[in-house]
Amino acid sequence: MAGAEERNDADMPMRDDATGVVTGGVEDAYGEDRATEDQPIITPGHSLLRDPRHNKGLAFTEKERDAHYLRGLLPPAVLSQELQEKRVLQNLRQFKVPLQRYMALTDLQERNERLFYKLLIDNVEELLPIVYTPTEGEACQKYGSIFTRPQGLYISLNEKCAFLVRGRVLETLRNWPEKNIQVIVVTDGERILGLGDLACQGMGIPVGKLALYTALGGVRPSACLPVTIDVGSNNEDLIKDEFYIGLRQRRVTGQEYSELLDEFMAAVRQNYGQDVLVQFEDFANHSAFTLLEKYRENHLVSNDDIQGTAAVVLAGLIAALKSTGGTLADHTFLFFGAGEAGTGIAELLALAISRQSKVSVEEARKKIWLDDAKGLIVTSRNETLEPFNKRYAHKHEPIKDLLEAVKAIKPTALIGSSGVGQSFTKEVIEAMSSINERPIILALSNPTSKSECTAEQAYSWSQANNAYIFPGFGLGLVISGAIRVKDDMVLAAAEGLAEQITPEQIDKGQIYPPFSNTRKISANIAARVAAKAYDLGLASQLPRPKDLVKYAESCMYNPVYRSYR
Ligand SMILES: NC(=O)C1=CN([C@@H]2O[C@H](COP(=O)(O)OP(=O)(O)OC[C@H]3O[C@@H](n4cnc5c(N)ncnc54)[C@H](OP(=O)(O)O)[C@@H]3O)[C@@H](O)[C@H]2O)C=CC1
Ligand SMILES: CC(=O)C(=O)O
Ligand SMILES: [Mg+2]
Repeated sequence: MAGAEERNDADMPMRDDATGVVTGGVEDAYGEDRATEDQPIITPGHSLLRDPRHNKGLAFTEKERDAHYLRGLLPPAVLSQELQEKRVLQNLRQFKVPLQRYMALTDLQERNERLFYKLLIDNVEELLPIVYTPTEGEACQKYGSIFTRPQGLYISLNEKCAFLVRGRVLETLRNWPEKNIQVIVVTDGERILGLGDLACQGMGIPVGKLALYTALGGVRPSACLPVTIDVGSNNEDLIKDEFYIGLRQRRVTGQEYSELLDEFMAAVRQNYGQDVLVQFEDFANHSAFTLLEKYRENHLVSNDDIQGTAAVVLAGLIAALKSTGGTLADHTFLFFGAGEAGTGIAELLALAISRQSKVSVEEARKKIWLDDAKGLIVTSRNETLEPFNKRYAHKHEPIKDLLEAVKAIKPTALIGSSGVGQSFTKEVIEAMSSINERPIILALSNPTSKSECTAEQAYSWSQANNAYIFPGFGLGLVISGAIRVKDDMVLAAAEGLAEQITPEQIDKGQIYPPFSNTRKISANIAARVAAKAYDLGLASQLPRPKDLVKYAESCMYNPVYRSYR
């Protein structure tokens, strides 16, 4: 583990820039990424066209058409992947309704996986809002109506052990066709973006996150597993909907809920080993903090809404300091929304301040204020506060209204994580501007209709979104074979992102780089996270590569078509 002999660059897998070919390395075990090498393939012609992992549509060459009994099954023209990409994009743009684009992209993913990822990687800024928030949110709301082919794995209470009957969660996991899973994104659908309880229809979220794991982080699609755990829903309208795809019952909680989650975590470990990353996504906060605390000591788990969001916001704040000057400790932070995102960010921020300024975390927390639906979190509310909020209860008179809180606390940074659309009103923004020469305002809530304000309304910057972090973070864990996630790794990810922001971007008032560059950014984040895993003695992929950035890049999935013989 840590301190082990370093791997020589000469032994490392590398991508040849000219051909995109990856040679060797952990990701290459299945030969999947050797895009231009000959691949022996035994699937018969007709099935080859129906298999999204192998299908190339009109890009099958004459030789391949002969070798694989495809002659006549395709029209005579042979089209390059680039031309197919151009055609698909052109067709996609004909759809004016984002949900139609989502459905067309889902269809492509299910038909021709490599073309889907090539398109997504090459047009990330245009397509991100379709495969990810905000459109995926609408897709989840309408998931039952637009349902065609299932994506991901559904685990419901039907699979849970009961009394003396053995559970079937492990059996269910074994139904998934891929055996070498590296990243699982799992939701129970209780807090889908800012849209509430969408239960089983939340599947769109793990599917969307994992598409970005591949497109932005280079984790191979076959190594990604989207999971939705269905424990019922408290959304009456949803479970009454005739097209609803999940269990029609109220959510179970308490012991029954815990037992199903325990069974799932045990089955994951038994089936895939201890270094598969389980990323919790869009659980309600009453489950999210508990699950993270419960499993983090013995499993490789992360919660993107708590940790990924914390890292992306911390990176933005570090970048903003380059423009405002000073250190984190010089700032006063006010969070509007004190759930997973708000509290997660606050905790990482307090850790960063304590490390930077050599003060205790308790001391650092004094500069951080939280505000929830009941108003400012103050000591007089101690009796009724959630445990994760209590440590931010400071002595102050109660304040209900955000504008009044801004005026009283005089924050230098205001962070929205409430799920309440348009809550950063003109008056709130003006108050921030009158208090600060360069106020820092981050509106995190999703989808766009729930955002506290639009970027234009405050100032022009990209949304702080955990999509900057989780693909690289996960890749770093995968390439190092990390067996646990520690806060220092999350901190390292934030620093890795912050250092990618150029002085020119800072001069333009931007604190995040454009998404088009995210693969490079992810490689840097992955390297920082992997380095920390090695330093902490938590990496199992040995020996440690000498140049972790190059190594991370070399491990990334490349969706160009393979040749078949
Ligand atoms: N950009 C990004 O990368 C990310 C964005 N998000 C978005 O952030 C939002 C919040 O997510 P998350 O933290 O997980 O959700 P939670 O449900 O955990 O937290 C929501 C918080 O907002 C508070 N809140 C609700 N209504 C109001 C109100 N009217 N005034 C003040 N506070 C209010 C809640 O208070 P109370 O408990 O009193 O009800 C709670 O503290 C969502 O829209 C989500 O999509 C989340 C993660 C990442
Ligand atoms: C982006 C994200 O993870 C969320 O809104 O929940
Ligand atoms: Mg989320």
